[in-house]
Amino acid sequence: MFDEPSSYLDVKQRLRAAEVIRSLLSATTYIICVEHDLSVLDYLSDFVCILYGAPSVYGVVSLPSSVREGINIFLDGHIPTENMRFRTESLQFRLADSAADLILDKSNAMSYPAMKKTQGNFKLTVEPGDFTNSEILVMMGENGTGKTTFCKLLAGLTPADDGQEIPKLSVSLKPQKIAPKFPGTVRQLFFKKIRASFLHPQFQTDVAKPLKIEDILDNEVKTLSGGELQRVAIVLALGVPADIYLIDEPSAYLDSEQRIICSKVIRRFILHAKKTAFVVEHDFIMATYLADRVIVFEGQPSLNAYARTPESLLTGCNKFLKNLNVTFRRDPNSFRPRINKLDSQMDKEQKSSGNYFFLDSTDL
Ligand SMILES: Nc1ncnc2c1ncn2[C@@H]1O[C@H](COP(=O)(O)OP(=O)(O)OP(=O)(O)O)[C@@H](O)[C@H]1O
Repeated sequence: MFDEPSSYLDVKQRLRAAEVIRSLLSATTYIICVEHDLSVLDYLSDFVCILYGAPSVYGVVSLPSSVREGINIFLDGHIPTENMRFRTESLQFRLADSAADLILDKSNAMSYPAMKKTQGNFKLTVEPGDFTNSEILVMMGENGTGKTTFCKLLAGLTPADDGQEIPKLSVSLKPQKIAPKFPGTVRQLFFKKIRASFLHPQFQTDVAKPLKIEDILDNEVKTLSGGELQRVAIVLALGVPADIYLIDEPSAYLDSEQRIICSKVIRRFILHAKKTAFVVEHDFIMATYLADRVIVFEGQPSLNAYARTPESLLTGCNKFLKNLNVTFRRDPNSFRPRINKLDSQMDKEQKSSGNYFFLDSTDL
């Protein structure tokens, strides 16, 4: 049995882990796996069971379905064979929702310069880039290619080697690792750190309510579970007034449904607040849902890496996936990205035409 094998791994390592787990299969072995990254779950499993119910009250395990059907049922919120609706609304993955609803105001574009940063044996070279209001830039790259380092450079938490000046912008950071030290309840924490934002009706509607913060407001911060802590950290980061929001791995410890809700929350907040977010995200479905543009991190992890200039979702994902030698197709029903099995017909066809990632189902 494996519980969340993908946590903190990059996309390449998630797929490797899935292959290692599958290699344990034999005529007499069953493998049970809990996995919240839907593209990894899709790649890893033959059958899926859906667990639904009310958290902390009761849970129901559905009969197994084939992996494609099971994930689509989960997204739809309705089990047709049991005529059971377990969620009032379906969860959608149409990229058009994210790309088309944005008309970026380029007149407010800001930029950062080329930078270099050395840390021990690791050297990061950052190509110059620009960003604008209401835009989300997702950083894609293997573990140890400097995404967190880039966040720290932008936030002014660490200086560049050559002392390059970063534009003086206020930054709110949700760090990758969250260590709860606050001696009080979630409500007390919010009232201390982000009182005005937290009480604002728009913030309640856009952020606090969808993340179901009310359920845990009176819990002690130190006793929160990993997923609860992640939700609190996201609210805290978005509640701080800033020009740029740096959000490092928002999906960690969240379940699949919370990941989709959290992506929507971040998108809506950035759009309404007319701010910019830089997000590090290894869950590829969540990353593509969030991204308006992509910053690809390439090179040798832990040694010598490059942060490329921001580019479109399509070209950025293509570059990133080409580096990994992985192709994605799109599910025609739910539009979610699905990994092609290595050397399958789709995999070969997409590689020969250079389309490692499909932006829209109409491209299929
Ligand atoms: N203070 C430090 N001193 C020396 N090396 C460091 C320091 N901080 C980070 N590194 C190294 O720099 C490299 C890049 O780290 P960074 O955390 O930026 O990568 P990342 O892309 O965010 O990784 P991940 O996806 O695993 O979070 C790593 O090899 C790391 O070990």
